[in-house]
Amino acid sequence: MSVVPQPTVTLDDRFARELSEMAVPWQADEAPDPRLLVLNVPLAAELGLDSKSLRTTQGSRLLTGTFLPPGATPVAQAYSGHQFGGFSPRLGDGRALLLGEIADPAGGIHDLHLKGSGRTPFARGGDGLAAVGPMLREYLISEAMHALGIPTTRALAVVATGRQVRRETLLPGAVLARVAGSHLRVGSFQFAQTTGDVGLIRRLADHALARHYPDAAHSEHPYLALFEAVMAAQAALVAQWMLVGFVHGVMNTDNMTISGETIDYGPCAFMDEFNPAAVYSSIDESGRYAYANQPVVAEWNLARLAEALLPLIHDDQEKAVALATDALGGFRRLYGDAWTTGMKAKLGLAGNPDDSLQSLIDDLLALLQADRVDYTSFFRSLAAAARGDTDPVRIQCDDAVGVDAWLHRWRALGPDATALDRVNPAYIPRNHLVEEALAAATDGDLMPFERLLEAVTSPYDERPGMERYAAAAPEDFGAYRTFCGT
Ligand SMILES: Nc1ncnc2c1ncn2[C@@H]1O[C@H](COP(=O)(O)OP(=O)(O)OP(=O)(O)O)[C@@H](O)[C@H]1O
Ligand SMILES: [Mg+2]
Repeated sequence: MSVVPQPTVTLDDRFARELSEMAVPWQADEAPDPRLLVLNVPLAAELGLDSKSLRTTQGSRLLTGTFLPPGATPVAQAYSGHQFGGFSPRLGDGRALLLGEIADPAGGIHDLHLKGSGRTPFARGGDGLAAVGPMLREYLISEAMHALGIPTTRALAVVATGRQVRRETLLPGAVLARVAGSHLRVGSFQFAQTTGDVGLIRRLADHALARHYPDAAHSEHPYLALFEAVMAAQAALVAQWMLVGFVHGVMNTDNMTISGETIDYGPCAFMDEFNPAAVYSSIDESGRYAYANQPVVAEWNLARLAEALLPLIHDDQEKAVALATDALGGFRRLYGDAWTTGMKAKLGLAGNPDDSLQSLIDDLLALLQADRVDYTSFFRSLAAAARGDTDPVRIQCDDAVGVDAWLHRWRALGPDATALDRVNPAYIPRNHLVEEALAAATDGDLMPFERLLEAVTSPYDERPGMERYAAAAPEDFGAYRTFCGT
């Protein structure tokens, strides 16, 4: 008789213990017929989890929160947030649970978290659920981001629950098991701020320092150092989004992490043609979260974090404001430096001095915008041009004279062709492919999802037979729209 392995995992409850005012102990809903749709075997291994046992029925129960290891204390986390600029004092995990913290074999600490696990006391009017399509979407795009080297929450698994979810139609329900450095958000600090309890803000800040920025904890002004560390992490993160053409879509303060990981893949999208005004979210009517606005919004959100930290920065409020304002003044330089360094790498010119490059970069972006060139394909084709074959670049541009002049200037600087292929991805989760894969998965066919996942999780390694994953959207795909709260 074969022995069925039992999933074993040790979950700490440090957040629940240290910040009980922000943690409501709660249970996941029972899933009537749990079925594992996708398991991230490499991530499970990194966490020291046994994939075989996660594939069992008990494993699916663990991944939907209905089988709990001894000592686990699942909680819904409280947070507030500015949503499209308006403040909501009480948001929190309405359909999510923090199962606890896992220590990986190397000693790193990660949250194990569920999304779509049932209503919690923060659910307000929501049903607490999530559908298969949007949870697979988060899995696919977060894993693509990770493969692109961009800090992000990770996806461990998606389990179909066997429960129907009512959206515009009835859809199959699912739970996403998500892994993150933590789920501390700017909105977590805003929640602590709304309580008026400076002791709570301090405990939260100490928790964040210990978890993410231990060096800052030992500095002379640890809370100002915490703010500066988050600011640096977010400046670097948003620069990376911009460099790959990623539009987050809902940069509310509750969707911005303290760790500097990308979180919440609800309405995000990758840009096809280069367009600074690109907006995909159906509810972002004013373009607040448009592509080019993302650094501006990040800075605005960081100002909200600074406000929440003021009582810790200095006892004298005026002095606290002056110190925080001064610190926030560093954001633009941090962001600009990260972006410029990244853009130089995308041009194969990592070693070149900055001064000669600014106009080269500006002229390129103007050309891409005017000719509505596919952003990802253009940069990918630069490696061939650096090797002498400029046709793949030239055929993408209407302005033949303009592109030839630009290529001439660029090639004179000696771009490094090999480096280009390591920086500019061939495969990103293109919107038309994502929609195709999710529609098939919702109808029960996971093959297109698996193929696309395979492409985008090795984004730089161009493979024969995968040409359609590198190609721009067909003309008839039309304008792309995405949705929140799915
Ligand atoms: N179906 C739902 N039922 C209950 N609450 C919901 C539902 N959808 C969203 N919410 C809540 O609405 C708020 C904003 O949702 P948002 O779409 O930003 O987050 P999310 O996608 O649910 O989760 P996360 O930010 O953890 O990825 C959050 O408090 C979230 O928990
Ligand atoms: Mg969210």
